[in-house]
Amino acid sequence: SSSTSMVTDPKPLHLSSNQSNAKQSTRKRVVSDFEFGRTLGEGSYSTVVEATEKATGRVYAAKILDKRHIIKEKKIKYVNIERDMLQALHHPFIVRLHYAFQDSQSLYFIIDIASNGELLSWIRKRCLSSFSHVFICSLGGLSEECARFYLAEIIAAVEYMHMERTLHRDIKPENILLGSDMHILVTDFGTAKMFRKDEKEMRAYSFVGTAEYVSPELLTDKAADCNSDLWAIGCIAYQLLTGRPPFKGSNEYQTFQKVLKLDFSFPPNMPPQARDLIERILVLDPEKRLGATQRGGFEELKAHPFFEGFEWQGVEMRTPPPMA
Ligand SMILES: Nc1ncnc2c1ncn2[C@@H]1O[C@H](COP(=O)(O)OP(=O)(O)OP(=O)(O)O)[C@@H](O)[C@H]1O
Ligand SMILES: O=C(O)C[C@H](Cc1nc2cc(Cl)cc(Cl)c2[nH]1)c1ccc(Cl)cc1
Repeated sequence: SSSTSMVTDPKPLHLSSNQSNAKQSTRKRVVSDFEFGRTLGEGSYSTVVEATEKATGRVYAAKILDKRHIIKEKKIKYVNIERDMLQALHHPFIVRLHYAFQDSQSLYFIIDIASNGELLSWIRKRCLSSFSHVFICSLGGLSEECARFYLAEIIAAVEYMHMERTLHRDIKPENILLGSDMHILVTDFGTAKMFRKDEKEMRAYSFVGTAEYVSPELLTDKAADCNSDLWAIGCIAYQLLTGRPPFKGSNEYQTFQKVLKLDFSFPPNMPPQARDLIERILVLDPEKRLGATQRGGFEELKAHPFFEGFEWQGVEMRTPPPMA
């Protein structure tokens, strides 16, 4: 039988095909590499839209910032911090930066798309759906199983950040997005703080987070460290189960007062282990919190009875429990 030799196009002399592909993937992207679609959300300095990379068909989120606005609002530092942080952090539960580029008007972050939106809306939706079905919404938040799963993912993400010597400093349900696989994607690193290897103390004295999640030490001596991110985790744990944050005043000042006085209470039907966990985190003295750096970090947090039987290893490969 005659064998016909396949005539292929001559390879470009200078690069073999896989080298030119490799070259492709590291080339700085430009706006025309993408097709922009529906708007996913708006920030104070940004618009986030769906972006499809023409060459690969891959769908991302493009966070687009207007240069003039960034300059006028003196946010250049924050934007560059967000870029450097996202570039440095690689974890399944942290939104990944694929490309960063600019054109004459705008800056573009091309990041993982979180097609299931913010965790916050799921906590509220859960409450609404139970309301709309007119059965008593027991606690107002997620089921205990969902709360445990998502709290565990948040703990895993923050534990990774701290191991990378990074404080997030503004952890809250609005900054915890959900991918198409319903695993979390932590975002909003513009106010994060990364410490160099030679900086022995990871303590930051500048930024204040969001009132409902700000730690008491940040309000008293303006200092935030890993234990301040841990405090926010305690607030989120409470909110995942009850549908609302533990400290909520009628205005920011009232909220701060509640935080400083540890003025919060549990609804009567709060699962006892969840209550115990939250009581051990929401402690005024940062070093006394369960999971505090001075007590050996998050291991004792992950070993708390509320997580009895929870398999921490490989949680990112597991199918999350249904929330609806
Ligand atoms: N990767 C993403 N995938 C899908 N939606 C996103 C993504 N990142 C942000 N969004 C949504 O876009 C909106 C704007 O987000 P962005 O982080 O740009 O601003 P913000 O931090 O929410 O607002 P502000 O700048 O005022 O703090 C938010 O509602 C957020 O839910
Ligand atoms: O090209 C890079 O990777 C670095 C640049 C740095 C940079 N160039 C800028 C120009 C302006 Cl006007 C504002 C900011 Cl914040 C700017 N940041 C950059 C570009 C895009 C993004 Cl999203 C962040 C940083």
